[in-house]
Amino acid sequence: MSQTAVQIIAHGSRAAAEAAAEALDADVMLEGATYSILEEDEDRGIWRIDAFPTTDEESEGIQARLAEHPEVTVKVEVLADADWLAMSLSGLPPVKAGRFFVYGAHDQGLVPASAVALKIDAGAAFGTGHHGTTVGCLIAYDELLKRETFERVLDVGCGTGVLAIAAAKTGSRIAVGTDIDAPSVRIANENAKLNMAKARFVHASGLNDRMVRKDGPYDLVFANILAPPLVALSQDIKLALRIGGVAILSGLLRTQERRVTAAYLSKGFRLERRIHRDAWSALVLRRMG
Ligand SMILES: C[S@@+](CC[C@H](N)C(=O)[O-])C[C@H]1O[C@@H](n2cnc3c(N)ncnc32)[C@H](O)[C@@H]1O
Repeated sequence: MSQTAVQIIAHGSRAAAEAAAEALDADVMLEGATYSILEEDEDRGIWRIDAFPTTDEESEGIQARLAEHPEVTVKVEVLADADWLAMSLSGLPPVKAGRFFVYGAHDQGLVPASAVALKIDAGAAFGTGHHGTTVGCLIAYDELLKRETFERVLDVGCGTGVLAIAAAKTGSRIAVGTDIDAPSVRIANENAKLNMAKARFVHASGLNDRMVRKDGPYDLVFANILAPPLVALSQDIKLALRIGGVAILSGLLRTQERRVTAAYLSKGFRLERRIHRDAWSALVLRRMG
């Protein structure tokens, strides 16, 4: 096992990054390795690969394959605060984001007494807490909770349910999550039970669904989906919120901030905060009118 959790980051043109990613795919020794490839800077045409090796051998293998592609620049970063990162024997390390501690069953013993613990079994759903977008949402929420309370919370694109469960565990009386993906909704409901959290999850195609609207208007809406649906849903998210309510949006790259922010500013939101994590951004927007 690796002693230190690292992230391997490679940058290059689209063609270079895709060629390097193909080399990772082609290496049978790297079959279980996790990596993502995305466009980091649309204007400059810069693409990026992020790889998260779980063993030293995997880390060496990934670095060796990437080194065969000198057209991408590679760096290796230590992932997180060692105090929080006691690597488990069988999975991803727990994640600390503000007051929240997101962990898997195998890390039960590591939960700090002062943290709000979120036990997440991801299965096929997105949202182990490891992704920069989820962390950004949790950090933004943690900051807001220092001065406000949110009775009614909606989580659009709930995945594992991690965000709605975080709300239910920090005093929200109503925490509703929704996703277009039915298996995610099932997993989110199981996670709510696992956490003894009063959160409910609905499989729905949009925010006009009766079971989603039923508990609105909401004081806070999380939406960690991609930039295009965030723009497309801007009016629906506005209508789901009370005036003065807050939207925490993520799933967008830093390079897409301007486009997403513009859609919300034009609908009467005020931008209160931006949180950057890796290439990702989380936006805190308040409905003013
Ligand atoms: C990036 S994951 C976020 C999961 C979790 N909320 C988190 O923060 O870790 C995005 C989720 O949004 C869902 N999704 C994508 N577009 C959606 C839409 N238009 N409405 C509702 N859910 C959507 C996907 O199925 C996926 O589960």
